[in-house]
Amino acid sequence: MDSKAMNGKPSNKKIKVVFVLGGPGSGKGTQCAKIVEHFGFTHFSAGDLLRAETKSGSEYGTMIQNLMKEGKLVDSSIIVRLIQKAMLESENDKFLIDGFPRNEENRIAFEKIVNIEPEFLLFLDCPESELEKRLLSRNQGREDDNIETIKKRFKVFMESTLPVVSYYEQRGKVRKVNAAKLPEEVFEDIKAIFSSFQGNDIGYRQIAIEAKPERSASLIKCWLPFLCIISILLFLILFLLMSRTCTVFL
Ligand SMILES: Nc1ncnc2c1ncn2[C@@H]1O[C@H](COP(=O)(O)OP(=O)(O)OP(=O)(O)O)[C@@H](O)[C@H]1O
Ligand SMILES: Nc1ccn([C@@H]2O[C@H](COP(=O)(O)O)[C@@H](O)[C@H]2O)c(=O)n1
Repeated sequence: MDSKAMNGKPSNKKIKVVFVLGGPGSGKGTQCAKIVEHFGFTHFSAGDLLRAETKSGSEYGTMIQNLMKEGKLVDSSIIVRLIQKAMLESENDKFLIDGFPRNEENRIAFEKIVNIEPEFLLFLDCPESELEKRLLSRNQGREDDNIETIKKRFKVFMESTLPVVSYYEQRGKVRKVNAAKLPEEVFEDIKAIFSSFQGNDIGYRQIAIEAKPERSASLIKCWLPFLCIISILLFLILFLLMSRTCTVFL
């Protein structure tokens, strides 16, 4: 699917989307930063987009803030429009969308509004006991990192997000990694997944590598007729000289 599907953005580039899901605190943000650095994706965190919206003075700000405090999900049309806007403003054609789709409604709204099928869904698998430990020691001043909200977020994850993972699993689109290891170890597994994805795909780096042979091939193509004409002329001159020499001798 090309980007025309993305609300008419004029470009021939094929937009690639990878969804990143996992329980709260599974390391989605941590790993996305590494993927961006190594594979040139642009990262959008659904949670960060919503937090930015609350700070922007938007009409939905207070409603979003209240839902987030409760660990509840925001209406799909709001979050999908924020993601779509961020994608349209970007020059990149490869996007990591983290913390999305959180429920079936999110998934269907993205399909309808943005109309791009994800390449795959990266799923960070981690037990709840480890997630709880990480969230309680995250210390980033998030209003939802308290035990009461954390429990609610776990419930939403089990009841609403896991069915989305199953949906993509049935379509062979889930790439699951064990996220209970050290961040660097988790990234080693992720690296293998993205390397094989880049291998099947024309990523930026591959285009850069192939640029030179393509240029020399087109140079040969453009000079070929001149080379032919010069060869024919040289052959004619040689032929004339030879026939003159023969006439003199005779
Ligand atoms: N593999 C890991 N081992 C231990 N701690 C980790 C690991 N990955 C991330 N962390 C830490 O756990 C906390 C949560 O990580 P991060 O913010 O990346 O998770 P997240 O999945 O994006 O969370 P959320 O869904 O709440 O936004 C952070 O303090 C981070 O430094
Ligand atoms: N698709 C989404 C994603 C997030 N939310 C709300 O934001 C909260 C924080 O999300 P993180 O990914 O940063 O953990 C989440 O608990 C939801 O309230 C959402 O509504 N829809």
